[in-house]
Amino acid sequence: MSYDTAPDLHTEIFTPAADEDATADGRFTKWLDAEGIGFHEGTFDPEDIPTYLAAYRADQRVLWGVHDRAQPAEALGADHPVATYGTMVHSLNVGAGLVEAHQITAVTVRSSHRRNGILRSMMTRDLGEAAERGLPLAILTASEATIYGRFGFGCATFTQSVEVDVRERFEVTAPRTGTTTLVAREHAVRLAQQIFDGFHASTFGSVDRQYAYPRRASGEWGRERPIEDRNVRFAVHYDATGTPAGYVSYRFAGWETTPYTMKIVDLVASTPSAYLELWRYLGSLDLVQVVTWDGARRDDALPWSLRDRRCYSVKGTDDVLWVRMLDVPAALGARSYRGSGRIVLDVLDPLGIAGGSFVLTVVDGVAQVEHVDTAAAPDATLTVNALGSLYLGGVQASALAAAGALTAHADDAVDLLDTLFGLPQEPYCITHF
Ligand SMILES: CC(=O)SCCNC(=O)CCNC(=O)[C@H](O)C(C)(C)COP(=O)(O)OP(=O)(O)OC[C@H]1O[C@@H](n2cnc3c(N)ncnc32)[C@H](O)[C@@H]1OP(=O)(O)O
Repeated sequence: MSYDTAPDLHTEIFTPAADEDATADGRFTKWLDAEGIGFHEGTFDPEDIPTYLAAYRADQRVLWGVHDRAQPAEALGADHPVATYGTMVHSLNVGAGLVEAHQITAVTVRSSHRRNGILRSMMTRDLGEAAERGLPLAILTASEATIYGRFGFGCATFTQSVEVDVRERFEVTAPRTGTTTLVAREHAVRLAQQIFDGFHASTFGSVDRQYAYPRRASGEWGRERPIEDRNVRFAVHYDATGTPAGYVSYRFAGWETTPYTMKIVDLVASTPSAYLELWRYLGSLDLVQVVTWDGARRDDALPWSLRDRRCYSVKGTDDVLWVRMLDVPAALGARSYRGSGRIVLDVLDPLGIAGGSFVLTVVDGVAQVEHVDTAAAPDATLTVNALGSLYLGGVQASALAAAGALTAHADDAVDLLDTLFGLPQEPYCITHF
């Protein structure tokens, strides 16, 4: 598929095929290198292109490349795209089940072409088409928090960067259960996938992972190239029945780094006890003084299980998932809720994709959603961004109301939204894309 974006710009959209040209001259390699320019990465090693091609095919990625026919012949990569954009579909856990989410990734516009509306052109077209295809919502992880609000995305899930002092005073007080052990590399990819599948099925806010994830988690692929990273170790926790219930992969920061630090590459636990046992294991690694991780829950149980909770320091909070409604009845109807109640929401969407008035009726946690005539008096008016933030329960209606993103017209509207959308645990997404 291709179309003209502007007089000199031409957009090509393709899904890499089984017989896609994986040489340096092929459009796939040029697209990858163009994306690499946007994220300040080096060019790809030609040997790695077939592996990346297989991964992108497994993810069923759709790749957009904007070409500028008027580039100087001497320009770096004159025949490469000047802008990239990618999409794929993976499931998002919304409690009552999994919804298919339209994922947006690999958004780059070369510096020479920025602020000419290229991103706006790609994104408005793509969101409209995804809505027409019946996808209930779009999601992304953002490089900067200033970019995607204008396109209707709201920040919805968060993680924390933590540093845990694992010297003598570190002790997990929860009762010991099961066993945790290092696993040989040849079993690690399969176990990483199997354990993540269990986590994904049971974790509100989780997004299914792309092909590369279990490979990077296990060390089969490194950070820079899809070849073995010999510095990554992979340990699995087996519960009391012998079932793999969690894994942690980690890399030592080196003897030059003090205090001696172990960095968690990935940690996935499908039960709370598996999570604490993985930490008990990390705390038992000799010669390590500090363990760092950038993927902890904001409502992490670990400090509540430590003999000395001051071993645990929060170094920062990151937003992870940004959510954009494409079809409000489909998205709200798929989610599970807390309690019962009825509320009329007036959703404002400047892009004209998902706005309108909707009646949300929840009976014992199960929702019915109806698109109604705008004449119906709303109980609350909110931006489509605010609804994206509210959707997974990681941001409270009361906070959105205080921030001016939600206006209540009925006295109990904010309380009711806080109750209905509230969760016993925060939504938690450990998938970046
Ligand atoms: C999901 C992901 O892939 S996240 C990764 C995003 N990519 C990056 O961070 C890589 C580096 N940055 C870039 O490549 C580019 O600057 C992009 C892709 C962010 C923006 O592309 P552009 O084509 O310049 O954006 P475009 O001209 O369409 O701008 C659309 C609007 O967004 C605004 N905007 C664009 N980028 C930014 C930014 N980084 N910060 C604040 N506002 C921005 C523009 O001012 C414009 O606003 P307006 O419509 O109110 O006038």
